[in-house]
Amino acid sequence: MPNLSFVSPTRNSPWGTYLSQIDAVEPYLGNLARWVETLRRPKRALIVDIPIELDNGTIAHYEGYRVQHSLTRGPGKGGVRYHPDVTLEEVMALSAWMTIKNAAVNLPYGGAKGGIRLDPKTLSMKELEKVTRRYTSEIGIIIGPQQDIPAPDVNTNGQIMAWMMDTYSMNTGATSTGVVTGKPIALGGSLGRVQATGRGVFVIGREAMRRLNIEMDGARIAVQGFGNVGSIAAKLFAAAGAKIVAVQDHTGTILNERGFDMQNLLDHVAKTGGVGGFAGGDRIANDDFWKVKSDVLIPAALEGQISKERAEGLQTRLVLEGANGPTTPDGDAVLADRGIVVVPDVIANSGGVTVSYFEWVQDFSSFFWTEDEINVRLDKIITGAFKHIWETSEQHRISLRTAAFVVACTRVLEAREERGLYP
Ligand SMILES: NC(=O)C1=CN([C@@H]2O[C@H](COP(=O)(O)OP(=O)(O)OC[C@H]3O[C@@H](n4cnc5c(N)ncnc54)[C@H](O)[C@@H]3O)[C@@H](O)[C@H]2O)C=CC1
Ligand SMILES: O=C(O)CCC(=O)C(=O)O
Repeated sequence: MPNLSFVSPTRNSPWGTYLSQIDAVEPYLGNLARWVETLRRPKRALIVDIPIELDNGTIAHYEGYRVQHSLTRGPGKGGVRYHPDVTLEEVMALSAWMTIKNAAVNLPYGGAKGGIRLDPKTLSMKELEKVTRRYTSEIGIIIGPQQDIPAPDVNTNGQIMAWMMDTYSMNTGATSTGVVTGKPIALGGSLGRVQATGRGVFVIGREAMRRLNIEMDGARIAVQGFGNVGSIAAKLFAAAGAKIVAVQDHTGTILNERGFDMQNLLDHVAKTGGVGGFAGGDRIANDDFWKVKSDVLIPAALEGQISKERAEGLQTRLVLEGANGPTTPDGDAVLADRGIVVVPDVIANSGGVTVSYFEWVQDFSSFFWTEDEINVRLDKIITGAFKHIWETSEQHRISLRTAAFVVACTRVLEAREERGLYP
């Protein structure tokens, strides 16, 4: 696959997946297609070295990234991931999906994402703070409340955002709450942000189920990934009457045909760090998770989980992508053939960045909203965006993913054309 000299994507790798999604949307872009190559390249990609002194006195070096895929519709926006498998190629794809997501929901942002290649579980809190502060200083040349606004993603949270905000503020000489979102409430964070991505998955799932005539009451739900996104989505589905029958995370896979007692499961995860060993269900082999009979399957962990082989064995009606990029192009093709509807990540998990937008707006006005106001506005914005995508999918007889890309890429490329090219 040609494209860029510094990455070598394969068909089903994250950047390869993104490129194939752009190929699929191109025929629907009309005259704007002449700009489409813009979407196949990140605007800017920064690789940084992060040296820190470990608690044992040795010096360790970590590799960090911040990629701004597009700044056409506004500042960059997207999370920061800490994971041992993070690569430039992965962060490029995640930043491009942010461009599409922000445009699909019509938030006034471009798309960006960051990451550090490390396993946070191996670091002490002090080491984690050092890495975070050094990373923030290194990417400080391209982030800012009007330039690019990071937020939490896999293995990052409010504490990491607090250190990022503090470091950026120290470096610039002014308290700058709007430089990151997903902050603790005491530092200008927004009510509802911690729950927002999982809540958005639930809201969009509810809308999709209604259109597909899947009854919420008693619906069987399987969830992969029981962190911020997966656990909150599961909790909301269970509260609405659905049964969470299978959960999987990095510690194992648990099945309970009658549906888990959610409070017990959440308490167990809070205490032990994972679902493995939970006594309120049966442990099954990780591969068997993909064969569990469900009405709704929610991948809410990492990319590339629904491969062709797994897609062939899935026994579900609806895939609700809580994670970014969980379905490979080959998996997507099989699901389409089998008539399994996929609600793509760029709308299914857009609740998080939508409430991040609310947080950023609240920080600028220093006027904070109630959680009810936030949830009502969240519901209105993402259900409106979903309706538009659903109708676009019906109009062109295309998948919801390609429809979301039609809506988003049209917005990005219209803005690109109107801004023009010359300095
Ligand atoms: N946190 C947020 O606001 C948003 C997150 N997302 C996406 O949602 C997904 C999950 O993110 P978070 O919940 O924030 O992360 P998290 O760090 O809170 O949780 C990640 C979960 O994935 C599980 N996991 C990791 N490796 C696994 C494996 N090999 N097999 C099964 N499970 C595994 C972990 O055990 C954990 O339960 C990611 O794709 C992220 O990009 C998307 C939008 C916003
Ligand atoms: O809240 C944000 O700004 C971005 C969240 C994110 O990284 C995502 O939606 O994938």
